Amino acid sequence: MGSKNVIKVALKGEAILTSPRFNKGTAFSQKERKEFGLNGRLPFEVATLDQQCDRANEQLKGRESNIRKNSFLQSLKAQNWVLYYSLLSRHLRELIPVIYTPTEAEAISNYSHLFRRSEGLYLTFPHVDTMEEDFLAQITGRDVDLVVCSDAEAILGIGDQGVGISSAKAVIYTLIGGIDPSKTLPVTLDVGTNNEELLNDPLYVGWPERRVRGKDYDEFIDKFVQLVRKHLPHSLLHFEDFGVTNANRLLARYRDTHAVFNDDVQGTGAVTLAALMAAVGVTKSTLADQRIIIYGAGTAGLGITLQLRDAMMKADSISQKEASSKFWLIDKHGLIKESLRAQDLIREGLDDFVRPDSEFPNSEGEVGLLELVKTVKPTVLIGTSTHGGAFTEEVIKAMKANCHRPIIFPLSNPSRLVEVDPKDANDWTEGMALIATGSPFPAVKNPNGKDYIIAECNNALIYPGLGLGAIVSKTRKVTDEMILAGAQRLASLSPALNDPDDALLPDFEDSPTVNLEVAIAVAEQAIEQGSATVDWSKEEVRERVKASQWYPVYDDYVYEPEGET
Ligand SMILES: NC(=O)c1ccc[n+]([C@@H]2O[C@H](COP(=O)([O-])OP(=O)(O)OC[C@H]3O[C@@H](n4cnc5c(N)ncnc54)[C@H](O)[C@@H]3O)[C@@H](O)[C@H]2O)c1
Ligand SMILES: O=C(O)C[C@H](O)C(=O)O
Ligand SMILES: [Mn+2]
Repeated sequence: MGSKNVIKVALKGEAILTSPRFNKGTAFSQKERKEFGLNGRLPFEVATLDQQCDRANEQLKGRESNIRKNSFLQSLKAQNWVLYYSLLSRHLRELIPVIYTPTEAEAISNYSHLFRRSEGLYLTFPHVDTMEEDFLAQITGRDVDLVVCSDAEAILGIGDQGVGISSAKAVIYTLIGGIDPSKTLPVTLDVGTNNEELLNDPLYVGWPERRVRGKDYDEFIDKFVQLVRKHLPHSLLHFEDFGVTNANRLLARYRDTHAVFNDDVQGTGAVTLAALMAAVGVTKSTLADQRIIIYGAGTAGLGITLQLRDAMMKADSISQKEASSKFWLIDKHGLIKESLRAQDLIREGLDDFVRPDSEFPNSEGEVGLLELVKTVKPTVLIGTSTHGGAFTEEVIKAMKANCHRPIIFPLSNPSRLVEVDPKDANDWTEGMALIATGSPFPAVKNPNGKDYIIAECNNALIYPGLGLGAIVSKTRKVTDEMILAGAQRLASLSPALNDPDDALLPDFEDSPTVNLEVAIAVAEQAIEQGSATVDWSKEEVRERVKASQWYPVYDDYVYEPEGET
């Protein structure tokens, strides 16, 4: 746990009480109350952080639905960061699903109706001319390490929401990765929305125009990225929930010029690789032994495919061509195969994975999931389609018919979009499936009466550590090797490694310690390959990463007119 520091603060009276960074509410000491002009502004009793957490928890429990709990916590965050993060840290397993997936999906789809207070930086297309001014107004005098941006085109599986997500993702960096919240900047890139419901909503808070596309869009994004590069050269720039036509393209454009990370591509790839490494450990096979179906060949599906292929090539010393041949990708028009080319139905980036039609001599048109499962006899079935219930009983049983321990990862979020409920996947395979899901699900009962814990294969289990490792090592780029090192470290912490009946991934309850290890692995790799701008020994890396972490404890304050604001 972090220890107390003495901080010089320049805010007094109402100003310090309304600063979520410095506010302590009833926990201001008598001495501080005098020094900061708070005597008449607070009730008598000086509370401890424990007492404040108990009080906040009592109030939280009074809200029955998760969305109401989410709103309450949102308000708490706007009042007092230490209390907010402290309360969350004490009830991690219970509260992550309230502030993040799946409840966050509901909060974002009601963003304009639940809106109370702005958060972070809003860069809106019609204000492109003042972008630098607006950007500088928020970063000047601050030490920003992390920028989390989204254009909200593909929020989880719920699609175009116009605005939202950056701040929820930034919170996870602090909660799990220990990144100081005052060093994070959530950015909303508002380039319009094609969501009719939002366009027709009189309370919509975003820019109510259709999405800007093409050259104008690219120039807007580029202007923003260049500002980050110019003014925050050592920051990590995290991209979240961009649409499928932009996610990989923007990552490829910028990843060699700045420490850029796309969570849906790379974070999802990394956490899924860790889960798969744990699963093949249980089945005592190798990555290259697998036949893998990816259902939903969009941003996440392709990100996972590339990450698994890369790991397969390195771990099992096989060529790219051979590794590519282990994958069958399905999208809206069925299996991605040669004959789709003529109709221009194959998206950029999928070329290596296009299957020959000759593999399916009996099908003239589209090859659907059931037929593919029967033909390919997969060992791994991954869902990133947003198509809830796509893995039907027939599909799962067809997979089980040819595979003793099917590896089934229905990763679409939020919970209602899961390709198969893990309870069904477990029942239909007589408890033999190795399962991980994108959203949290309760444990299931195996035929032997034992509980099987469903691993939550969500990128939040790894991106805070990947980001922390990148930030502490002040890396110039986020390389594939750094991500692989993080995924391998996560896999090495899988509970299934010690007990094959246990979960494939660590529990979110343990995510802070797990992500510390991930961060260390990432920073070590950055130093080893020379992308870092620091040069430390392994022991030093561990110390530096730990020392950089922020903890939700109150510092002691002294008033100083030149102090922090
Ligand atoms: N678990 C995680 O950490 C994680 C990470 C990223 C994304 N996801 C989830 O994965 C899903 C996809 O996200 P994305 O960003 O890749 O979106 P995306 O829109 O880029 O990709 C979805 C793909 O699925 C395809 N698709 C839609 N319906 C289909 C169907 N009936 N059959 C086959 N393919 C179909 C689409 O054409 C698209 O290519 C979302 O639900 C998201 O929440 C989970
Ligand atoms: O946000 C999440 O829960 C994971 C992932 O980034 C997603 O888009 O679904
Ligand atoms: Mn996402």
